[in-house]
Parts: sequence; structure tokens; C-alpha cells
Amino acid sequence: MSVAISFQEIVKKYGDTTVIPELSLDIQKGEFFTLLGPSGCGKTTLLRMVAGFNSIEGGALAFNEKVMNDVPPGKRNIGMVFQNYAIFPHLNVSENVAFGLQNRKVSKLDQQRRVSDILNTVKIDIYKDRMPKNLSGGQQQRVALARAIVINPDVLLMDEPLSNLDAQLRVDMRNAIKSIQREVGITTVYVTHDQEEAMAVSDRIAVMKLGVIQQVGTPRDIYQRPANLFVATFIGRTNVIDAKLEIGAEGAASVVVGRDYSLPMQALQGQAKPGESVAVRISVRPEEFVLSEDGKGLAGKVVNNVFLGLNTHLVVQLDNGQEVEIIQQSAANDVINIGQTVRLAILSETINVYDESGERNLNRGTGL
Ligand SMILES: Nc1ncnc2c1ncn2[C@@H]1O[C@H](COP(=O)(O)OP(=O)(O)OP(=O)(O)O)[C@@H](O)[C@H]1O
Repeated sequence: MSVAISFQEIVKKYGDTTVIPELSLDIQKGEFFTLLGPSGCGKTTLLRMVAGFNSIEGGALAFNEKVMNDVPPGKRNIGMVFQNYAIFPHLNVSENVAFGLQNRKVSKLDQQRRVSDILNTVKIDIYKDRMPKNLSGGQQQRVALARAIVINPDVLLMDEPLSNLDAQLRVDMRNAIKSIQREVGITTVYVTHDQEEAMAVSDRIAVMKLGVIQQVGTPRDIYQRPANLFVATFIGRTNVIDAKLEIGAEGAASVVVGRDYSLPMQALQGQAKPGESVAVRISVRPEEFVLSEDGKGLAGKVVNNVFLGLNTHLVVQLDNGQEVEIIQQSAANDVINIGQTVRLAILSETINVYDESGERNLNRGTGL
């Protein structure tokens, strides 16, 4: 694979305020790449730098190794889709899609052929003569997508394209966007604050906080091995619990949680000296707890119990007062009642152990 978009120590400032300090990132050709993070973290700012709508105060932005910092938006060969579909109300579907081609000196016949191909791809060919006001939100967003890709852009940029759609349509449309992107094979940069949406569509995700990338990885990497506690808590749900990393005389590592629940952690050998005990924080996803059958585990009391069909969600209050969330497959007969005391075992192969600050995942880079 070759790099399609490269950010090299890129800086964005508004006046004296630095919003993006020296960010470096490579996006591969054909990749579906998502910028994900809470409101105000700089996703849109970065996307607008790619589009050429924002100036760049430092570093370099390159497309296929060509520096683009001073290339105007109209000369970047980019397709864009925004939250508010921005299609022309006075043009019908075909005319909207053809619009971008009219300025590109494409013959009438070629225009018709390309418009008809794209309408097929995004599955709105049956509405080709309709006016936008007679289309649903999802259909309008398909028109916007068709218009963005009909010009054969090098890069497709999408900024929260599904935010205006209702929940079910958002799920349908994200699947549609992903399969259209795969079919067309276009390098795509997608902005969202919705982590589930990001997981569903992306090849890779960059999680951002305050203009700084916290982690870049596949959805699976980011969920299973979050680089720090910010990522662990932003992606999916998790329980953060104080613990101790203890290294035995022979160097074997274990994580001790609560009073005396000890989990052997092979991956953490070498993180401290033999005989040492270091304060750490562990991240345990709700599905990484199991109700212990052998009496080993963290003691607690069930304080809430919600049956959701396949799964049951429990809230358990541990001995130290902390409440943790657990997801269990609903057993056929076994009902766990509120008030019941339980022991919670932790699947030690999967949990992540962080230093006390939460900035460093001690499991990463250990071959796991
Ligand atoms: N024109 C501007 N002038 C000054 N500050 C700005 C400007 N545009 C954005 N900012 C600031 O830059 C930071 C990043 O904003 P940006 O819109 O990129 O965030 P975002 O992650 O896209 O958020 P959201 O999801 O809410 O759109 C914010 O602190 C914002 O207040």
C-alpha cells in the first residue's frame, strides 16, 4: 500500500491559540480512515486542513508525496460530504450529481454515463428525476455522496454525514457508505464523535483529544488494547479499578485487585523489579468479568439487574464501595437477584493494566 495523505508535524493555530500541535499521521491509499474524538478535539479542523479551507501554520500536508499546503481547495481533487446534505433544491437528482462534472469539461455523453453509473452505485437510480424536497434524509445523503464521488476524487472527506438522520437510518446508511467506499476503493477520511459508527465503518481510527492523536489502530486494536485510559473509557464501556502490580522474587508478575484477588500476568513481567509492588489501574470491560463458581474473585453485591434478552446487565458493588458493570449471557434458568452476594473473576488474558497516571498501557508492546 502507498501513502495517500501524509501529515508531517502539522500545526493549526487560531490567532495565538494552538489547536493542533505538531500532528503526524499517514493515511494509506484506499483506506477508510476515521478521526474520532469528543467535541472540540480538532477533528473538523484537521479535515478542513485536508480540504484546503483552513490555513496550515506549520509542518506539511502531502497528497501522494506532493506538498499541498498552499494548493487552493478547487485544485485538490477532493469530494466532500457534510452533515447538512448541501444539495441544490432547484436541481433534480441527476442534475445535482452532474453539477460537479459540468465544470470539469466532461462531454455530455460521458456525463450521462458517469451520473447513471454513480446513481446505480449509491442505489438512487430510481429517483433520478426527483427533486430533493421529495426525498428522505437518507436519500438526500445518497445524492450528496453520489455528487462527491462522481468527479473521481483522489480523496473523499466526510464530516459527520449521518448526524441528521434518525437512529435506524444511521445504521443503514453507515453500512451503505462502507460498502460504496469498498466498491469505489476511494481513500476516505471520515469525522465522527460516535465511537460505534467509527468502529462499524473504519479500516483504521485515530482517537483524538485536545488536538493530539492518542492512538491509531484498527477498531479491534483500539477496543482490545487501548493505549491509555482516555481511549479505554472513550471506546466502549469499561470499569477502571485501582490495583497493585506485584513482582515475585523470581520475577513473575501478578496484579492484585481488592484485598487478595491475585491474577497472574505473564505479559507484565519485566515492568518492575523483583519484590516490587507498584500502584496500577486496570480496565475491565463488562464482558471480561465472570461470576466465579469456585469462590475466588472480587466479593460484591448485586445492586442492579437488567434482563435484555441475550444478555443480562448487572451492576455489582464491590467491597470498597465501587460499582462495576457486568454483562453476562442470560442463562436459561439462573436468575441473579438484586441483593445477592457474588464473586467476580476477571479474564486476566484480556484486561489492560495502566500506570497510575493512566497514560501508559503496560500490556502494549509485549507481543500480546
Ligand atoms: N475559526 C475558529 N477560531 C477559533 N477557534 C476555533 C475556530 N474553529 C474551531 N476553533 C476551536 O478549535 C478547537 C477544535 O474545533 P473543531 O471544530 O475542529 O473540533 P471538533 O472535534 O470537530 O468538534 P465537533 O465534534 O464539536 O465539531 C475547538 O476548541 C474550537 O473552539
